[in-house]
Amino acid sequence: MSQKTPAPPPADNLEAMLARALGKPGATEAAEPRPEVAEADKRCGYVAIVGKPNVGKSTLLNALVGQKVSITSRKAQTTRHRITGIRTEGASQYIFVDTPGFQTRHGNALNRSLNKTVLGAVADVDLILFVVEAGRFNLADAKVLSLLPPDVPVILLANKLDEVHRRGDLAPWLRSMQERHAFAEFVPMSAKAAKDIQRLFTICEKYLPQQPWIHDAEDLTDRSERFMAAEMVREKLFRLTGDELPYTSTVIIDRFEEEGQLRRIAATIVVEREGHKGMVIGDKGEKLKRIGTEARMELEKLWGGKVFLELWVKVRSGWADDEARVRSFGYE
Ligand SMILES: Nc1nc2c(ncn2[C@@H]2O[C@H](COP(=O)(O)OP(=O)(O)OP(=O)(O)O)[C@@H](O)[C@H]2O)c(=O)[nH]1
Repeated sequence: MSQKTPAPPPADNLEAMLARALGKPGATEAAEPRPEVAEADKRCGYVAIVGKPNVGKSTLLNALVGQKVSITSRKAQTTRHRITGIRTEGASQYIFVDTPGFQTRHGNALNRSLNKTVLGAVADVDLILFVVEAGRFNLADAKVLSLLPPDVPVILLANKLDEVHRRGDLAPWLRSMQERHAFAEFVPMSAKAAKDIQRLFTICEKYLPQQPWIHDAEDLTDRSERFMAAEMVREKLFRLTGDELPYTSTVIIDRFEEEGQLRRIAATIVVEREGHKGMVIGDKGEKLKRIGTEARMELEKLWGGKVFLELWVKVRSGWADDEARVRSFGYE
């Protein structure tokens, strides 16, 4: 009996598949034309990503959007602004809202402003991804969970599954989580695994309302290039200074000019103490130079054009405790 073999995929699809398998950057977008979607089939909605610091929210957002729109680092509390990433997959447009890590330890003005952002971000979304580390749940997680609105579906996203070595412990842990909140679903996964990210899209899709897309299908973020530049410098700053530099250091863009394909940027790294200035500048200015070079290279990759980046370091003593200054730096 002869079995019907499926028709081979058209050459251009095959090429796209190969490119993806080989991990060629940008190959997916270039090789795969976006299929037409009927207006009536479209879905679009807001998805908030919440969780205590360091559980992997930024990593998750970047993986979901498919490009770096949020910064990540080993240091807790690196995400200060509410960042939206956008991804259009098939008939559905996901608008992701990243939130700052919930800070329970310090109560200064900066943290009060951050906590307000967490609350604002989840009030009117269609779905909440509550991120925790698989197998773990402590007071800081409970605090974030207690702030979630009761009328929005919440998926418990148990991240960093790759770090759980005793998988047998996971079932009782999930059962204990069931008692903490009426979660819509439980998704143990790793934000670093591409197939888990794809599965997550499928899981989230049904929670998006059927309605036209709000953004263009190709849009990845609604953040300005100016903002992306500041975030990129911040990421390099925290990556390269390790745990020495307090998270209260920040980056301000003083100038952003476009001349054809070239972007000229001047930015100031604001630190709290004179001593921190030395950490950022490093021996013979070597650290600051590296921060600048690495940020510039990533920005050039992101925008596909040359970047000229000038960095300064200033001391602004005690700014994290000053309500008015926090506002003037744009953290309201
Ligand atoms: N092993 C493993 N590490 C992960 C995974 N997801 C994230 N990480 C790591 O966890 C650390 C924190 O990740 P972030 O994405 O910066 O965490 P965040 O929740 O955004 O942190 P804040 O900005 O402080 O709120 C980084 O070192 C990531 O590389 C994962 O699935 N597996």
